[in-house]
Amino acid sequence: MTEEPIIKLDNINVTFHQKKRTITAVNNVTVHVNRGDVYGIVGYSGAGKSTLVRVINLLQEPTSGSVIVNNETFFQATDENAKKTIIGGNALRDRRRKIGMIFQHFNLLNERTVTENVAFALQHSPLKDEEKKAKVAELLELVDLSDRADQFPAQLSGGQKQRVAIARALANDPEILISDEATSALDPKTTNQILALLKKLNQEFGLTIVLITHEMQAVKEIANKVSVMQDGEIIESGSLLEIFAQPKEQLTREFIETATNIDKAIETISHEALVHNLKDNEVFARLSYVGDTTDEPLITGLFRDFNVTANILYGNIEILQETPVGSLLVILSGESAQLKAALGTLRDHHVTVELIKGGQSL
Ligand SMILES: Nc1ncnc2c1ncn2[C@@H]1O[C@H](COP(=O)(O)OP(=O)(O)OP(=O)(O)O)[C@@H](O)[C@H]1O
Repeated sequence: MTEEPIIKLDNINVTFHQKKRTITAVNNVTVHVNRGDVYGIVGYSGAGKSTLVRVINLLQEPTSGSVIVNNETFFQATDENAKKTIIGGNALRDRRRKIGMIFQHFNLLNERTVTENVAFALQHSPLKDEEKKAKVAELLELVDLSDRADQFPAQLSGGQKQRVAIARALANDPEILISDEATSALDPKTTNQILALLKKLNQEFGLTIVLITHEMQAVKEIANKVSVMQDGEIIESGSLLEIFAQPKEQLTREFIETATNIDKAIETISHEALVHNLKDNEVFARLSYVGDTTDEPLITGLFRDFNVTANILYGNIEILQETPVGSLLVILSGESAQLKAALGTLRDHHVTVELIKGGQSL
């Protein structure tokens, strides 16, 4: 039996009414997050990401749809005018405590020390004072900030502030952590440290993470599933590998490009003499593959079996979820029939071949 998703958002709509305007921030979105997922939701500013994730803990009440977290119905309404089911009061407060959140601007209390900021999250906890103290110390140890316990936020770097926020978000032992652009205000090195910490929390404690961001790089580092959002809708979803290896939508391609630079490489290389003056028996192509496509080196095989030579002009291999994802820009030269056969062999080995220039007859 497959496990129920820990977060089930079905047919979620969120509309805001402003004077004469109606804004559809989230339009019929369905997202299922499994326990242990790091689920990336990518989109440009205004796509509706924040509104969507705030629905998970009902910080934003949907206009309609259903929100089920940990098998409990938080919200249910078939449409705007239908009778709605919604948890509220103490029950909602309790459930919210079990869903940690971190934000771009950390949202720390500036007048309180690091310890006090984390302890603040435990104010309604049933733990005894001594236990709370021990819990805060343990959390600061976890985020590697024990030596900063008595400092104030103003004395910390951005990365350290975000680690305080993470410790605070974990204080009530949540099973879910929502990260809303948590690395967007940080430099690349600090971003990687925070992402590494989130990955550790996911792997060691099984924390389910919903990561919303406009940075595909962040998603690439730690997510296993991705949804791309545009104008309130999810336009594409899949595993990280599916999205990176075979993006379907133009916007998805744009996001991937920001994390791989392959389009830029194609553009630059297209102006080089070798490609510019491509000969009749040559083709400029992009070869993409996921995983170890074969035990044999394919490029060597092209020459051995088809007398086709490959001049590699650019190569990029990423390791996504322990799986290599490669892209090569090559000029293949050979007799037309042989070239055709060579490309067929590549495709048989699950290499995606995209002819960029030449090869009209292939
Ligand atoms: N409380 C609100 N009242 C009216 N409109 C809102 C409200 N909250 C969000 N919106 C609108 O809903 C749309 C989606 O906003 P949202 O903040 O969810 O996008 P986002 O993808 O998270 O972008 P950003 O990263 O810039 O926050 C925007 O057009 C926004 O102006």
